[in-house]
Amino acid sequence: MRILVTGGAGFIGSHLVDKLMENEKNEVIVADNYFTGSKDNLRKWIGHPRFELIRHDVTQPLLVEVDQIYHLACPASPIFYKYNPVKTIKTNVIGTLNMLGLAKRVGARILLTSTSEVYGDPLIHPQPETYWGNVNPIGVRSCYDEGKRVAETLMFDYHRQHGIEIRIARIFNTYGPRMNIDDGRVVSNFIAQALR
Ligand SMILES: O=c1ccn([C@@H]2O[C@H](COP(=O)(O)OP(=O)(O)O[C@H]3OC[C@@H](O)[C@H](O)[C@H]3O)[C@@H](O)[C@H]2O)c(=O)[nH]1
Repeated sequence: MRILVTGGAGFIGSHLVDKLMENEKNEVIVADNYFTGSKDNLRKWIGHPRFELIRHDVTQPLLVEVDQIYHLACPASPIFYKYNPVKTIKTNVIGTLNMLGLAKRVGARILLTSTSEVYGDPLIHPQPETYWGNVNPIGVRSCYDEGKRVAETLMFDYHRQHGIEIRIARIFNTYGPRMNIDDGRVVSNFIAQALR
């Protein structure tokens, strides 16, 4: 299976690459602009015959022959996505459009890593996947929250209009090895404060 992982140099993306590479039938291509990720997270695969790493910003089109696309490219930490909110929403909207266009062109199945932030400040707890959310469209976090909501909209529109096979994973708070200690998300903040 030929697989493209956008954002594969990141915290979750690099663990996904590790898992995908365990299958000797898989060839993995990572496209990443290293905004928050690092080649270091993939050092064990660089030079491997079934692995390829491309410095690429998904707001620019990319043409690679693949069977599956895992689209993770997006700054996930508030510190980083609020640093350049226009770029963040471009990555979510134009980046996802580019990846869906690629999926349509090469007949690939595509997965989007979405987020619990699509629920905003939820009014019901816990949130079932059928909950539409309670999101501020003009706040300082909207570039991420609304950006991921538009990305989900685009995924379903390409599925309904072009029959693209899609998957969406709404990832809640995560932590673990390769997460930046100063990432700024809640769990890494607790740990960093406890250590200092
Ligand atoms: O414009 C961009 C922004 C970011 N990226 C890359 O995307 C990757 C994001 O990984 P991070 O380590 O920042 O974040 P995480 O792995 O925790 O995020 C993951 O879970 C939350 C989802 O919203 C993210 O889409 C998914 O990447 C990084 O490698 C970063 O360099 C791009 O390739 N292009």
